[in-house]
Amino acid sequence: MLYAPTTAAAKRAALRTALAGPGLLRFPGAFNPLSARLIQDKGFEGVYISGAVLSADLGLPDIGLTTATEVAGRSHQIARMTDLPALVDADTGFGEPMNVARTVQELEDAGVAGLHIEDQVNPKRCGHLDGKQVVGTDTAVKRIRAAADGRRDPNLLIMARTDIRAVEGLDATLERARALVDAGADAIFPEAMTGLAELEAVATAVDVPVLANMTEFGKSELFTEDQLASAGARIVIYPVSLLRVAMGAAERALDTLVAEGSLRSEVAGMQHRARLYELLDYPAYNTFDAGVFTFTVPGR
Ligand SMILES: C[C@](O)(C(=O)O)[C@H](CC(=O)O)C(=O)O
Ligand SMILES: [Mg+2]
Repeated sequence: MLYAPTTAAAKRAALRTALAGPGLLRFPGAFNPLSARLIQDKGFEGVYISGAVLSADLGLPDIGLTTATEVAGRSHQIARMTDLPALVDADTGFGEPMNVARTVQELEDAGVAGLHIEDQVNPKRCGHLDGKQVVGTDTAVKRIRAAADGRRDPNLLIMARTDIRAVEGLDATLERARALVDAGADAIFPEAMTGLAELEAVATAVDVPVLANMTEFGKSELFTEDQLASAGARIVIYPVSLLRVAMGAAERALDTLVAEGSLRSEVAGMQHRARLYELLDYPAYNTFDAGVFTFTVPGR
């Protein structure tokens, strides 16, 4: 009932433990707090909070228009709804190194288990679009150093994302990844890898966990979990997938309504009211309500 009982500190510790063990951790992107519940219910290991989804949700393109406050607010709403660790996209960290440190503290207070900071210049853009620019190594490592120094819970996972592959190639990616780890990154997110061999090269080059981004319509093919695990990935995100699925369904339903004047033919594909209530833990509220309603102070 209400929010998930697991504390943020426990979720961070659990993520650290999971990363210390074997296997690929799957983090589908939650497009709202309720979908985070669904992700947990289906047995995934974590929840991703995507910047692309967050901005699209506001009707905005993913070009650095959202603020740290908006990202922290949404992260709080999503993270508190699940016992799973949440990993949030902190874009470029929202400013200079001091701002990055503050962003980290805000996100820590929001209850996330980890976050990633990227090395794009501001204003950033989707990592799978052409025409990106990256900052120099000096600025990139300062962002990560500031992030690592800013956290108060040592278990908060600071992941460094590098977008350098599309700009300068694989060798530069390996070099940048090593520099980011030296600066304190607990994990590496190599953006827009063109294939498994590149992902494997990054995983071999660093001795921290590496993330694979299985976003659709991007630069990478959609690999299976087994393929990603064999290439050495430790975390996989499906950042925008559930939003795309939901928006696809919404668009089809609206087309049906226009064409048929009723949604009758769509009902079979809808989440049932009973399933929604189950996810919302509706019965627990009734029990709680009854317990409070019948409560009396002994002797009065
Ligand atoms: C992972 C990502 O940063 C996101 O915001 O979810 C995006 C996803 C996308 O736009 O497909 C990215 O890869 O840049
Ligand atoms: Mg993003």
